[in-house]
Amino acid sequence: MPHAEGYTEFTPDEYPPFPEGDFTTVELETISLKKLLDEDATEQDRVFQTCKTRGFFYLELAGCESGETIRKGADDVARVAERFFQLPQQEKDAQRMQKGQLDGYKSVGATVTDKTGTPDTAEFMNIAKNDMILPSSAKMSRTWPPLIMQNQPLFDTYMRTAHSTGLKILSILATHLGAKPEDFLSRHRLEESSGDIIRMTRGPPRKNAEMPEIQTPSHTDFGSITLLMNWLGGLQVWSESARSAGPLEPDTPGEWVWVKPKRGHAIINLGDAAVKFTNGVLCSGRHRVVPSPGEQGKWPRYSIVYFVRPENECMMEVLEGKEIPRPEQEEGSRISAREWIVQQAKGLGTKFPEN
Ligand SMILES: O=C(O)CCC(=O)C(=O)O
Ligand SMILES: [Fe+2]
Repeated sequence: MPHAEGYTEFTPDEYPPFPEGDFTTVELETISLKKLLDEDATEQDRVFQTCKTRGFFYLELAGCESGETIRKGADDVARVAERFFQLPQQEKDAQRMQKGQLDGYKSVGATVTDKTGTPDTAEFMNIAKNDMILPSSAKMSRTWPPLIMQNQPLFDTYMRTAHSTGLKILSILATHLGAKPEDFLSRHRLEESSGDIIRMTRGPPRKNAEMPEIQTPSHTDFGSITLLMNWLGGLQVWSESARSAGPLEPDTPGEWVWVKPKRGHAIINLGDAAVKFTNGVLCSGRHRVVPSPGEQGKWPRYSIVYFVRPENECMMEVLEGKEIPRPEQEEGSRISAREWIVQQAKGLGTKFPEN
């Protein structure tokens, strides 16, 4: 789409539908947030089943207040994202992620997408939850740009709601695992320091029809649970669940299949911390982002992602639960979530600016 002053490129009402026919899509379960909040036992069982197999599902947001907050909030955050990505490159670069940091700006091309070093094409801005939920007078971990600060109330509300939605799902999973929900919840407390962020992403329009260009390379998320809002196709999951894949390449035979965005629904997926805590009972689905298919590819692609990650000081160990097998051997040296997450981020092939 052409881009001029005052022209909006995040225009979800104008996007053409996801093209049918030529594109193999994955059938994900649709789970109702309202039913989960109403303690509907069948819906809760379905969450557990799908998290053991694929680790990805649609979360229907209609019919409850938190769902509405997420639905409307994601549109508002995407509008902030659009304005952020329109800032001069120098201003964005001033926010760039430093070594070992999870928040800040990642420019186009800062990550490699394959072993030969092909650069990615998406830009991100990661905003730290712990800063946005503080009173505005409090000292923050960095000086956020005025655009972000002006929208602090929006980020605050969105993060709190997405976080509590993530915790609701984690506590349902804990119950089904025969574990104490408290053992999961006490590792993901809202106000404790953690790598929790909102990631605002922008991928450029598709350059040509066959283009294999990669916006975000193959990965599994490294936190516990991710709540993703997207409006255009581009997200793909690996057809077979891969539980122990290395970075960049899936380790099981299969193919990439498209995840069709569903209006009024979030996409929920589990990350590697959920796999670690449950000794592999839960699954973190491998995924990547390519330019949107067909006509949709003419639009730049925005997504708004909220990551619930373990608190920095929590130890990454298998939790107790009747359905969680004990590790066969004594686990190696214990590691905190803070250290573990930095290790996982390195595994993703992120090139930090100093490296
Ligand atoms: O943009 C999307 O749809 C997915 C983004 C993603 O996988 C991520 O940021 O971890
Ligand atoms: Fe992801």
